[in-house]
Amino acid sequence: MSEYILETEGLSKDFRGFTAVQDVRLRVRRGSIHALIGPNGAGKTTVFNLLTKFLQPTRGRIVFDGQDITATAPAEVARLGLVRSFQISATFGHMTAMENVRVALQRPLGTSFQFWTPVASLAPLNDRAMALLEAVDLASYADIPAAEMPYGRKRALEIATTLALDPPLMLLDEPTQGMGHEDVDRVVALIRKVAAERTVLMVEHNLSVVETLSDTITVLQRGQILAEGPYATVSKDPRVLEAYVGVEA
Ligand SMILES: Nc1ncnc2c1ncn2[C@@H]1O[C@H](COP(=O)(O)OP(=O)(O)OP(=O)(O)O)[C@@H](O)[C@H]1O
Repeated sequence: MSEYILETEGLSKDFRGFTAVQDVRLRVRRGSIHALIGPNGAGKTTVFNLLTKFLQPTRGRIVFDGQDITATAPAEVARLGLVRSFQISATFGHMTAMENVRVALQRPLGTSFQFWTPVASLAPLNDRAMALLEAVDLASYADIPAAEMPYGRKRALEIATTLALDPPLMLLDEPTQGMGHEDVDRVVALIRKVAAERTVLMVEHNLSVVETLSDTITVLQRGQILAEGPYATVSKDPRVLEAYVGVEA
């Protein structure tokens, strides 16, 4: 088994002649929390879209868990265990927190909601759904429709629905975006907890969150890797400081 759960070689994406991602060689160590940071427009979202195969690379190679996934379809990539945390819009607002997690739990089985399923056979599913809600500190929200939950709790629900798939590699897209202090602290604790059993790769703008959580940081600038390493080293790199003018490192 390779030390790295995810590796890219020469990963590049052109948009009509504009190179948004250029020659990125990313190595994500198994079991680590790895942050992808960089100024606006650096190419972070594009890299995530390439990894999940939402976008097809123009050049380069992606290897996940020893398997070349460069030409693999997005659904298959998710099935292999590389899963991006769902966007809030992907949770069902009219359904309760419990129902959202239950739907996510049914997904890997390839079954859709089966209303005719005998109630008794849903019991184990309910137990697992409740365990997931407890894991993200949402047990008290089990019967609340997602649309009525506060913003920070919706993000936690999003993580719970992702955890339902038990992915070895979880991609988190700006997990603390738009949150107040209290929610940020809660999500930081939650990420640390979920990372105990899997690898986490996240795009995150909040540098104190990055500092607190990350084992390794990759800094992107204009589509290329500018620096890589632990926060203590990367944050002192003069090139990184320059890229983040005005940001305390
Ligand atoms: N579909 C597209 N067509 C053309 N250009 C694109 C497309 N998607 C992204 N870009 C360009 O590629 C560059 C990288 O964008 P990307 O969204 O990946 O950056 P980012 O690092 O995620 O930025 P932010 O922090 O602002 O979200 C930007 O210049 C953007 O305008």
